[in-house]
Amino acid sequence: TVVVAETAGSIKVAVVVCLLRGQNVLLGRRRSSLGDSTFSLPSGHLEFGSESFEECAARELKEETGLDIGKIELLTVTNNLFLDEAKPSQYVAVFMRAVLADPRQEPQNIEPEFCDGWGWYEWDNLPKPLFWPLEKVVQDGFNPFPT
Ligand SMILES: CC(C)CCOP(=O)(O)OP(=O)(O)O
Ligand SMILES: [Mg+2]
Ligand SMILES: [Mg+2]
Ligand SMILES: [Mg+2]
Repeated sequence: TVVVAETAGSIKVAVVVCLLRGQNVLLGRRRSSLGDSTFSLPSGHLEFGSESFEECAARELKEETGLDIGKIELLTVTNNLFLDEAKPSQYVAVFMRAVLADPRQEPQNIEPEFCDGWGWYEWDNLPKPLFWPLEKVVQDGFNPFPT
């Protein structure tokens, strides 16, 4: 008989912001127990309560980079298992595409305890290593730029 261990893991939702400026996208190297020193898009937990995906994207981008979001739209959603981590977790990642309200605005590293700093990268020239949820969609041919 196969015994399936019913581990009471919870599934969390994170919003991931593909912030586009010209041909570039904003990435930062994470300082975190999850994906430490890998390059990630600005992202954060959808907070319990009344927050929409768009509101979460705008809040997390502001909290992490000081940038003000302009137009934003839903791109795709992925399921991400982190089962071989010290603390196993599972995240549904909601990928949003956004542009800046003011394209002249530059990012600041507001939370240096969580990020080494932000930089603009061409999609065909992304830094390595990428944070697993981003690596996975890149391998699947995902491209956040409007065709
Ligand atoms: C899977 C991942 C996007 C998890 C949540 O992202 P995060 O660690 O950047 O979360 P916070 O910005 O809310 O701390
Ligand atoms: Mg955050
Ligand atoms: Mg957060
Ligand atoms: Mg974050």
